[in-house]
Amino acid sequence: MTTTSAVTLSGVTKRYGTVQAVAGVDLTIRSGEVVAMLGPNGAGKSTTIEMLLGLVRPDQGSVQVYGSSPAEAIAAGKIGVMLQSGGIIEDAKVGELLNLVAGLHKDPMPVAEALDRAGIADLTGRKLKGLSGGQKQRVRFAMAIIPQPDLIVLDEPTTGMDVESRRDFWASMHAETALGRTVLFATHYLEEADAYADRVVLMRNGKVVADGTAAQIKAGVSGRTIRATVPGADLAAFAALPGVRSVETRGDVVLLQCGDSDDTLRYLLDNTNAHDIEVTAADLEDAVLAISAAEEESVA
Ligand SMILES: Nc1ncnc2c1ncn2[C@@H]1O[C@H](COP(=O)(O)OP(=O)(O)OP(=O)(O)O)[C@@H](O)[C@H]1O
Repeated sequence: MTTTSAVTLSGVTKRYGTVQAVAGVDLTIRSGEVVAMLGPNGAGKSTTIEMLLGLVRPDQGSVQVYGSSPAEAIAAGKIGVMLQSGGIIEDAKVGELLNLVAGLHKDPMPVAEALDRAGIADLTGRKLKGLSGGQKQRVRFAMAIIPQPDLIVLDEPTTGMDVESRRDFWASMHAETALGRTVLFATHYLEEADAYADRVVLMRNGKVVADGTAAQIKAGVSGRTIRATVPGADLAAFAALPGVRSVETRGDVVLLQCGDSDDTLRYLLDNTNAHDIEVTAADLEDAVLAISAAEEESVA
Protein backbone atom coordinates (compact mmCIF):
# COMPACT_ATOMS: atom_id res chain seq x y z
CA MET A 1 0.00 0.00 0.00
CA THR A 2 1.35 3.45 -0.84
CA THR A 3 0.78 6.50 1.30
CA THR A 4 -0.74 8.61 -1.49
CA SER A 5 -3.96 10.18 -0.34
CA ALA A 6 -6.98 9.31 -2.47
CA VAL A 7 -9.52 11.41 -0.58
CA THR A 8 -9.09 14.31 1.81
CA LEU A 9 -12.10 15.88 3.49
CA SER A 10 -11.22 18.77 5.80
CA GLY A 11 -13.73 20.36 8.17
CA VAL A 12 -16.63 19.57 5.87
CA THR A 13 -20.13 20.63 6.96
CA LYS A 14 -23.58 20.61 5.35
CA ARG A 15 -26.87 21.87 6.73
CA TYR A 16 -30.33 21.31 5.27
CA GLY A 17 -32.69 23.82 6.92
CA THR A 18 -32.60 22.96 10.60
CA VAL A 19 -30.83 19.64 10.05
CA GLN A 20 -27.05 19.59 10.43
CA ALA A 21 -26.52 16.64 8.07
CA VAL A 22 -22.71 16.77 8.32
CA ALA A 23 -21.18 18.57 11.28
CA GLY A 24 -17.44 18.84 10.61
CA VAL A 25 -15.88 15.75 9.05
CA ASP A 26 -12.13 15.31 8.61
CA LEU A 27 -11.31 12.16 6.71
CA THR A 28 -8.29 11.03 4.74
CA ILE A 29 -8.42 7.83 2.71
CA ARG A 30 -5.09 6.50 1.48
CA SER A 31 -4.65 4.82 -1.89
CA GLY A 32 -5.44 1.11 -1.73
CA GLU A 33 -7.56 1.30 1.42
CA VAL A 34 -10.97 -0.35 1.60
CA VAL A 35 -13.03 1.81 3.94
CA ALA A 36 -16.50 1.07 5.28
CA MET A 37 -18.65 3.96 6.43
CA LEU A 38 -21.09 2.75 9.04
CA GLY A 39 -23.82 4.53 10.89
CA PRO A 40 -27.53 4.61 11.64
CA ASN A 41 -30.12 6.21 9.34
CA GLY A 42 -29.56 9.92 9.04
CA ALA A 43 -25.95 9.76 10.33
CA GLY A 44 -24.70 11.77 7.34
CA LYS A 45 -23.10 8.99 5.31
CA SER A 46 -24.84 9.72 2.00
CA THR A 47 -24.36 13.48 2.37
CA THR A 48 -20.64 12.97 3.02
CA ILE A 49 -20.41 10.74 -0.06
CA GLU A 50 -22.35 13.26 -2.16
CA MET A 51 -19.89 15.99 -1.13
CA LEU A 52 -16.96 13.72 -1.91
CA LEU A 53 -18.41 13.22 -5.40
CA GLY A 54 -19.09 16.92 -5.93
CA LEU A 55 -22.87 16.31 -6.14
CA VAL A 56 -23.46 18.48 -3.08
CA ARG A 57 -21.45 21.57 -2.19
CA PRO A 58 -20.23 21.72 1.40
CA ASP A 59 -21.20 24.80 3.44
CA GLN A 60 -17.69 24.81 4.87
CA GLY A 61 -14.51 22.84 4.45
CA SER A 62 -12.74 21.38 1.47
CA VAL A 63 -12.82 18.15 -0.53
CA GLN A 64 -9.94 16.83 -2.59
CA VAL A 65 -9.81 13.63 -4.60
CA TYR A 66 -6.34 12.71 -5.84
CA GLY A 67 -5.31 16.29 -5.26
CA SER A 68 -8.06 17.82 -7.43
CA SER A 69 -11.70 18.75 -7.10
CA PRO A 70 -14.28 15.94 -7.26
CA ALA A 71 -15.51 17.19 -10.65
CA GLU A 72 -11.98 17.07 -12.10
CA ALA A 73 -11.38 13.60 -10.65
CA ILE A 74 -14.65 12.32 -12.14
CA ALA A 75 -13.90 13.91 -15.52
CA ALA A 76 -10.52 12.17 -15.48
CA GLY A 77 -12.22 8.79 -14.91
CA LYS A 78 -10.61 8.40 -11.49
CA ILE A 79 -13.84 7.74 -9.59
CA GLY A 80 -16.37 4.99 -10.18
CA VAL A 81 -19.67 5.53 -8.43
CA MET A 82 -22.51 3.30 -7.37
CA LEU A 83 -25.32 5.20 -5.69
CA GLN A 84 -28.48 3.86 -4.08
CA SER A 85 -30.76 4.98 -6.85
CA GLY A 86 -30.77 6.70 -10.22
CA GLY A 87 -28.26 6.32 -13.02
CA ILE A 88 -30.38 3.76 -14.80
CA ILE A 89 -32.47 4.13 -17.95
CA GLU A 90 -35.34 1.73 -17.37
CA ASP A 91 -36.21 1.28 -21.07
CA ALA A 92 -32.64 0.47 -22.12
CA LYS A 93 -31.16 -2.98 -22.34
CA VAL A 94 -28.27 -3.74 -19.98
CA GLY A 95 -25.72 -3.96 -22.81
CA GLU A 96 -26.96 -0.71 -24.38
CA LEU A 97 -26.72 1.17 -21.11
CA LEU A 98 -23.19 -0.05 -20.45
CA ASN A 99 -22.10 0.87 -23.98
CA LEU A 100 -23.50 4.33 -23.38
CA VAL A 101 -21.58 4.66 -20.12
CA ALA A 102 -18.40 3.33 -21.72
CA GLY A 103 -18.76 5.99 -24.41
CA LEU A 104 -18.58 8.71 -21.77
CA HIS A 105 -15.12 7.68 -20.60
CA LYS A 106 -11.65 8.09 -22.05
CA ASP A 107 -10.28 4.65 -21.34
CA PRO A 108 -13.17 2.34 -20.48
CA MET A 109 -12.81 -1.37 -19.93
CA PRO A 110 -14.53 -3.46 -22.62
CA VAL A 111 -18.26 -3.73 -21.86
CA ALA A 112 -18.09 -7.53 -22.03
CA GLU A 113 -15.46 -7.49 -19.30
CA ALA A 114 -17.52 -5.20 -17.06
CA LEU A 115 -20.54 -7.48 -17.52
CA ASP A 116 -18.43 -10.47 -16.70
CA ARG A 117 -16.85 -8.92 -13.62
CA ALA A 118 -20.25 -7.88 -12.31
CA GLY A 119 -21.56 -11.41 -12.92
CA ILE A 120 -24.31 -10.28 -15.31
CA ALA A 121 -23.07 -11.49 -18.72
CA ASP A 122 -26.34 -13.40 -19.06
CA LEU A 123 -28.39 -10.21 -18.63
CA THR A 124 -26.88 -8.28 -21.59
CA GLY A 125 -30.04 -8.37 -23.71
CA ARG A 126 -32.51 -7.78 -20.87
CA LYS A 127 -34.30 -4.48 -20.29
CA LEU A 128 -33.50 -2.78 -17.02
CA LYS A 129 -37.15 -2.41 -16.05
CA GLY A 130 -37.61 -6.17 -15.82
CA LEU A 131 -34.67 -6.77 -13.50
CA SER A 132 -34.81 -7.47 -9.77
CA GLY A 133 -33.40 -4.96 -7.26
CA GLY A 134 -30.28 -7.07 -6.76
CA GLN A 135 -29.71 -7.44 -10.52
CA LYS A 136 -30.02 -3.66 -10.97
CA GLN A 137 -27.45 -3.18 -8.24
CA ARG A 138 -25.07 -5.39 -10.22
CA VAL A 139 -25.69 -3.28 -13.33
CA ARG A 140 -24.82 -0.21 -11.24
CA PHE A 141 -21.68 -1.98 -10.11
CA ALA A 142 -20.70 -2.68 -13.75
CA MET A 143 -21.28 1.03 -14.49
CA ALA A 144 -19.01 1.94 -11.56
CA ILE A 145 -16.07 -0.16 -12.74
CA ILE A 146 -16.28 0.66 -16.47
CA PRO A 147 -14.07 3.80 -16.22
CA GLN A 148 -11.34 1.60 -14.62
CA PRO A 149 -11.33 4.02 -11.72
CA ASP A 150 -8.70 4.32 -9.01
CA LEU A 151 -11.42 4.96 -6.44
CA ILE A 152 -14.78 3.18 -6.24
CA VAL A 153 -17.47 4.80 -4.09
CA LEU A 154 -20.52 2.71 -3.23
CA ASP A 155 -23.51 3.87 -1.22
CA GLU A 156 -25.13 0.85 0.43
CA PRO A 157 -24.31 -1.40 -2.53
CA THR A 158 -25.96 -4.58 -1.28
CA THR A 159 -29.30 -3.10 -0.20
CA GLY A 160 -32.04 -5.26 -1.70
CA MET A 161 -29.76 -8.24 -2.32
CA ASP A 162 -30.34 -11.63 -0.78
CA VAL A 163 -27.56 -13.35 1.15
CA GLU A 164 -26.23 -15.26 -1.85
CA SER A 165 -26.20 -12.17 -4.08
CA ARG A 166 -24.42 -10.23 -1.36
CA ARG A 167 -21.75 -12.90 -1.16
CA ASP A 168 -21.32 -12.94 -4.96
CA PHE A 169 -21.21 -9.15 -5.02
CA TRP A 170 -18.40 -9.04 -2.47
CA ALA A 171 -16.49 -11.71 -4.39
CA SER A 172 -16.66 -9.42 -7.48
CA MET A 173 -15.61 -6.49 -5.32
CA HIS A 174 -12.70 -8.44 -3.92
CA ALA A 175 -11.37 -8.91 -7.45
CA GLU A 176 -11.36 -5.10 -7.82
CA THR A 177 -9.61 -4.46 -4.52
CA ALA A 178 -7.02 -7.09 -5.41
CA LEU A 179 -6.09 -4.78 -8.31
CA GLY A 180 -5.20 -2.14 -5.72
CA ARG A 181 -8.28 0.03 -6.19
CA THR A 182 -9.33 2.25 -3.32
CA VAL A 183 -12.88 1.63 -2.11
CA LEU A 184 -15.26 3.58 0.10
CA PHE A 185 -18.60 1.97 0.82
CA ALA A 186 -21.46 2.96 3.10
CA THR A 187 -23.31 0.13 4.75
CA HIS A 188 -25.73 -0.76 7.52
CA TYR A 189 -24.38 -4.30 7.63
CA LEU A 190 -21.80 -4.59 10.36
CA GLU A 191 -20.66 -7.96 9.13
CA GLU A 192 -19.86 -6.45 5.71
CA ALA A 193 -17.70 -3.80 7.34
CA ASP A 194 -16.01 -6.42 9.48
CA ALA A 195 -15.41 -8.85 6.62
CA TYR A 196 -14.47 -6.58 3.72
CA ALA A 197 -13.03 -3.32 5.01
CA ASP A 198 -9.48 -2.54 6.14
CA ARG A 199 -10.88 0.37 8.04
CA VAL A 200 -14.24 1.30 9.55
CA VAL A 201 -15.41 4.89 9.89
CA LEU A 202 -18.41 5.13 12.19
CA MET A 203 -20.63 8.17 11.71
CA ARG A 204 -23.33 9.49 13.96
CA ASN A 205 -25.12 12.85 14.04
CA GLY A 206 -23.02 14.14 11.15
CA LYS A 207 -19.69 13.37 12.81
CA VAL A 208 -17.07 10.64 12.71
CA VAL A 209 -17.30 9.03 16.15
CA ALA A 210 -14.86 6.15 15.60
CA ASP A 211 -12.22 5.41 12.98
CA GLY A 212 -9.96 2.37 12.87
CA THR A 213 -9.77 -1.25 11.86
CA ALA A 214 -12.80 -3.30 12.88
CA ALA A 215 -10.48 -5.03 15.38
CA GLN A 216 -9.35 -1.70 16.86
CA ILE A 217 -12.91 -0.46 17.18
CA LYS A 218 -13.95 -3.64 18.93
CA ALA A 219 -10.92 -3.60 21.23
CA GLY A 220 -11.07 0.13 21.92
CA VAL A 221 -14.64 -0.05 23.10
CA SER A 222 -15.04 -3.28 24.90
CA GLY A 223 -11.62 -4.91 24.95
CA ARG A 224 -11.77 -8.59 25.73
CA THR A 225 -13.35 -10.60 28.46
CA ILE A 226 -11.26 -13.25 30.20
CA ARG A 227 -13.19 -15.89 32.06
CA ALA A 228 -11.23 -18.30 34.23
CA THR A 229 -11.69 -20.56 37.22
CA VAL A 230 -9.37 -19.27 39.94
CA PRO A 231 -9.88 -20.88 43.36
CA GLY A 232 -9.05 -18.41 46.16
CA ALA A 233 -8.45 -15.58 43.70
CA ASP A 234 -6.86 -12.36 44.97
CA LEU A 235 -9.40 -9.98 43.43
CA ALA A 236 -7.63 -6.83 44.58
CA ALA A 237 -4.47 -7.98 42.78
CA PHE A 238 -6.50 -8.52 39.57
CA ALA A 239 -8.15 -5.13 39.86
CA ALA A 240 -4.71 -3.51 40.23
CA LEU A 241 -3.39 -4.98 36.94
CA PRO A 242 -2.92 -2.22 34.33
CA GLY A 243 -4.83 -4.07 31.58
CA VAL A 244 -7.88 -4.83 33.73
CA ARG A 245 -10.93 -2.54 33.71
CA SER A 246 -13.27 -4.48 35.96
CA VAL A 247 -13.44 -7.69 37.97
CA GLU A 248 -16.50 -9.82 38.68
CA THR A 249 -16.78 -13.21 40.36
CA ARG A 250 -19.27 -16.05 40.17
CA GLY A 251 -18.13 -18.57 42.74
CA ASP A 252 -14.62 -19.63 41.72
CA VAL A 253 -15.10 -18.16 38.24
CA VAL A 254 -13.53 -14.76 37.67
CA LEU A 255 -14.60 -12.45 34.80
CA LEU A 256 -12.06 -9.80 33.88
CA GLN A 257 -12.91 -7.01 31.43
CA CYS A 258 -9.59 -6.14 29.88
CA GLY A 259 -8.14 -3.44 27.66
CA ASP A 260 -4.97 -5.52 27.33
CA SER A 261 -5.83 -9.18 27.60
CA ASP A 262 -2.37 -10.51 26.63
CA ASP A 263 -0.63 -9.10 29.72
CA THR A 264 -3.50 -10.21 31.94
CA LEU A 265 -3.32 -13.74 30.54
CA ARG A 266 0.42 -13.85 31.20
CA TYR A 267 -0.21 -12.78 34.77
CA LEU A 268 -2.89 -15.42 35.26
CA LEU A 269 -0.69 -18.20 33.92
CA ASP A 270 2.48 -17.14 35.73
CA ASN A 271 1.09 -16.11 39.10
CA THR A 272 -2.17 -17.96 39.78
CA ASN A 273 -3.63 -21.45 39.57
CA ALA A 274 -6.19 -20.28 36.94
CA HIS A 275 -7.64 -22.96 34.69
CA ASP A 276 -10.40 -23.33 32.06
CA ILE A 277 -9.41 -19.93 30.68
CA GLU A 278 -11.56 -18.43 27.89
CA VAL A 279 -10.93 -15.16 26.05
CA THR A 280 -13.75 -13.57 24.06
CA ALA A 281 -13.77 -10.43 21.92
CA ALA A 282 -16.74 -8.13 21.59
CA ASP A 283 -18.25 -8.16 18.13
CA LEU A 284 -18.52 -5.06 16.01
CA GLU A 285 -22.18 -4.70 16.82
CA ASP A 286 -21.40 -4.45 20.56
CA ALA A 287 -18.74 -1.87 19.78
CA VAL A 288 -21.04 0.23 17.61
CA LEU A 289 -23.80 0.16 20.22
CA ALA A 290 -21.37 1.18 22.95
CA ILE A 291 -19.90 4.03 20.89
CA SER A 292 -23.37 5.22 19.91
CA ALA A 293 -24.54 5.16 23.54
CA ALA A 294 -21.47 7.13 24.67
CA GLU A 295 -22.04 9.67 21.89
CA GLU A 296 -25.72 9.99 22.88
CA GLU A 297 -24.71 10.75 26.47
CA SER A 298 -22.21 13.37 25.39
CA VAL A 299 -24.83 15.06 23.16
CA ALA A 300 -27.53 15.00 25.88
N1 LIG B 1 -31.56 16.87 0.21
C1 LIG B 1 -31.86 16.91 1.50
N2 LIG B 1 -32.76 17.79 1.97
C2 LIG B 1 -33.07 17.86 3.28
N3 LIG B 1 -32.52 17.08 4.24
C3 LIG B 1 -31.63 16.17 3.83
C4 LIG B 1 -31.24 16.03 2.46
N4 LIG B 1 -30.31 15.06 2.36
C5 LIG B 1 -30.12 14.60 3.62
N5 LIG B 1 -30.91 15.26 4.51
C6 LIG B 1 -30.94 15.04 5.98
O1 LIG B 1 -29.62 15.04 6.44
C7 LIG B 1 -29.44 14.02 7.44
C8 LIG B 1 -28.33 13.08 7.00
O2 LIG B 1 -28.81 12.30 5.90
P1 LIG B 1 -27.93 11.25 5.08
O3 LIG B 1 -28.78 10.76 3.97
O4 LIG B 1 -26.62 11.86 4.77
O5 LIG B 1 -27.72 10.11 6.18
P2 LIG B 1 -27.28 8.58 5.97
O6 LIG B 1 -26.32 8.29 7.06
O7 LIG B 1 -26.83 8.37 4.59
O8 LIG B 1 -28.64 7.83 6.22
P3 LIG B 1 -29.21 6.46 5.58
O9 LIG B 1 -28.44 5.37 6.24
O10 LIG B 1 -30.63 6.48 6.00
O11 LIG B 1 -29.02 6.51 4.09
C9 LIG B 1 -30.79 13.37 7.61
O12 LIG B 1 -31.42 13.94 8.72
C10 LIG B 1 -31.51 13.69 6.31
O13 LIG B 1 -32.89 13.72 6.51
